Amino acid sequence: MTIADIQPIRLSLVDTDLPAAAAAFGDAFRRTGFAVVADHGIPQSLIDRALIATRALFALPAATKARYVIPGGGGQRGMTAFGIEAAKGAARADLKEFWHVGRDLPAGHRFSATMPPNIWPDEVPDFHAAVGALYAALDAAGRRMLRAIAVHLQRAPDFFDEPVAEGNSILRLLHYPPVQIAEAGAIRAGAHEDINVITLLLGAEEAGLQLLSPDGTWHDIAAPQGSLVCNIGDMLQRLTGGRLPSTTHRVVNPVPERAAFPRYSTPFFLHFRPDYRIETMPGGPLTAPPITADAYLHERLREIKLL
Ligand SMILES: O=C(O)CCC(=O)C(=O)O
Ligand SMILES: [Fe+2]
Repeated sequence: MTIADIQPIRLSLVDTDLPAAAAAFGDAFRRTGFAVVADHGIPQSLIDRALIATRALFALPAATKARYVIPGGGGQRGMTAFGIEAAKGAARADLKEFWHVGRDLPAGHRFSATMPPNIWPDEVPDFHAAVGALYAALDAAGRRMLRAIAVHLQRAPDFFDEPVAEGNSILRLLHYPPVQIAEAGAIRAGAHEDINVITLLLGAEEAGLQLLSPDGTWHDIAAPQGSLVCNIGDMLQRLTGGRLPSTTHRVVNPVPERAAFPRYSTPFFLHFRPDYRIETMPGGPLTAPPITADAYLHERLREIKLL
């Protein structure tokens, strides 16, 4: 199987034929662990604009970027430096640096303590507008996908609407610098599962992303131009008792001819609101006690060395 064999699901199907959309997502997740989504409504011009701002951000001197690291913040906003995050249980840190954008909440909001205000880099004037707009567009696309997933789970179409409307979702702007020989043994991103509900991944221009499919083989994944890839995270796996298993994935190092090239990518980690109780649905292969989304997140942030 290659990504070219996978039929993209048009997201407009959610509006025109929700049962068909539900069946298409369910089938894609069961067969491959992920879904390719076309017609997602995010303009390519916005994606391009956000990438230009992202490149400008990571081109800043390390000392400038270091000013945007928030000590004790678990990497939830602003900059996380190269060599910090590590896949759970991995001996070496990943070969990446990233910037996190969260949801803007009004001052004094009940979630302000767990969802702190964003910070923005002064040095890149368009960053706030471009990346903020990309956050909103991915948030909207993700909520539409969740309508199909809800119906696939035999729930009402709006099952996820309220739990994610003020969700602690994060847009991650990732930069993998060129890979140096000295770093042999480390990998751009070690095999892991995402913590959140679902992840939306726009296409990266450099190869490297691989997903482990249910048949136990790794597949190279690149979202075709104009589409995005959706994978299940651990919170949805836990909620569904494993009926929707989270998708293991990694980013392998470049082939020698591409080693001098950086890689940029932008996963959107869609989360529940912090106080949502994840109560495992009966009938699946896994059981787990109820836990709030925030308690679960913090447990997992410690495992990946962000706390
Ligand atoms: O860079 C990518 O394509 C994927 C990144 C990823 O899996 C992550 O940051 O959780
Ligand atoms: Fe991931």
